[in-house]
Amino acid sequence: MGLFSVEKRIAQLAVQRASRLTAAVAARNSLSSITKSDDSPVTVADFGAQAIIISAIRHAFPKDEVVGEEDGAKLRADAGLRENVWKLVQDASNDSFASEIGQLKSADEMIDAIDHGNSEGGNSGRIWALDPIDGTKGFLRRGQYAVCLALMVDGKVQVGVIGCPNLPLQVGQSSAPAAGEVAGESGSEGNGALFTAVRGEGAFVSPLFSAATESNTKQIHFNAITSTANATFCESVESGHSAHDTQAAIASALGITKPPVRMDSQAKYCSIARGDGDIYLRLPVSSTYQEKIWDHAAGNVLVHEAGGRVTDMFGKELDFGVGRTLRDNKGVIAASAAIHSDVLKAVHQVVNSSN
Ligand SMILES: Nc1ncnc2c1ncn2[C@@H]1O[C@H](COP(=O)(O)O)[C@@H](OP(=O)(O)O)[C@H]1O
Ligand SMILES: [Mg+2]
Ligand SMILES: [Mg+2]
Ligand SMILES: [Mg+2]
Repeated sequence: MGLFSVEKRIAQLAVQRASRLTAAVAARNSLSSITKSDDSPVTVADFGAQAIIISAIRHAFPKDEVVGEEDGAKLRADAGLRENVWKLVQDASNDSFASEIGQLKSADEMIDAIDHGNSEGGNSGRIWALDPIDGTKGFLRRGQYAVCLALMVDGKVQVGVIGCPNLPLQVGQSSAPAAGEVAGESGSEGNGALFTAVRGEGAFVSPLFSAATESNTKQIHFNAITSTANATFCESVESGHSAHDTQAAIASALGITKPPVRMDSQAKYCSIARGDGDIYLRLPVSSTYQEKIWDHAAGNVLVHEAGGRVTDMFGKELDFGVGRTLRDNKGVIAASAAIHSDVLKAVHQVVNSSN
């Protein structure tokens, strides 16, 4: 048994249960959202998934802290909303894993669990980083989204688990996006991939909606690419989340002629980690925005374990131990370790010439 084998198991079960909830909501004819104070959307599925995952962590590791994206204030203030989320949580928790990850008993307990994601983070002890739905905008447009959970110990990510309900399990399946297309298609056959990495033990993919076994779990790696000209790069769908124009200039400096694959969420980290793409560029659009740790923690260890490297736009490692945000970093550059330094050179060239 490897290090963190229990943590890995609990994280997988929790992400799988939460993904069943998000997929149940996605199966509805219409999806609605509430607007948060920063103008970004949140849905019943974000709240329900956060409740399920935090209650699983508390059941298995009562002393651990959690940095979670959402909080329970809106549910405390709105009884109708609370009941909607509680119904979803109960339905999704109707499985045989209660002995390992527990089961919420009431709507009040559910809100307490959501609010337990209020850790300030930091570089000491065991802290989980949770994004119950990463890519809520993708979820709403029925594109890619991801349920993301990572365990940090003393500020370093050791375990990462990412559920991608709308991502094909097999690379190159017909529902996979072609270059230049927006990834999507919820509910297609063969969709639902669970990505798991433990530091030092490799990166793996297995079906999201069935139990992970030795036979259905496959190790994943970056493409063995040596020339950046043949690379495929990916970026956010949202032009407000990263600088598409700068990224296009970097791609062209690398000799890349293929158009970018645009995809919401940490499904981008998953895609490059299994060789369905090579480079993920996330150059900041604003000088004040701080990336959130839950948007990158799980993907960080996944990429590392698949043979990749992740830094910020200046070549610095991402520092997950400084709080809820990556305030000491700017932008994110992820690529196969073999070409990462070439990508960084192109980033410098483009960024310096535009200053
Ligand atoms: N101005 C900005 N710059 C970078 N990221 C931003 C941003 N505004 C929001 N985000 C983050 O971008 C995430 C989605 O990433 P992507 O663009 O790769 O799909 C959002 O996660 P949530 O959807 O969990 O809120 C949100 O945290
Ligand atoms: Mg997010
Ligand atoms: Mg989110
Ligand atoms: Mg959000």
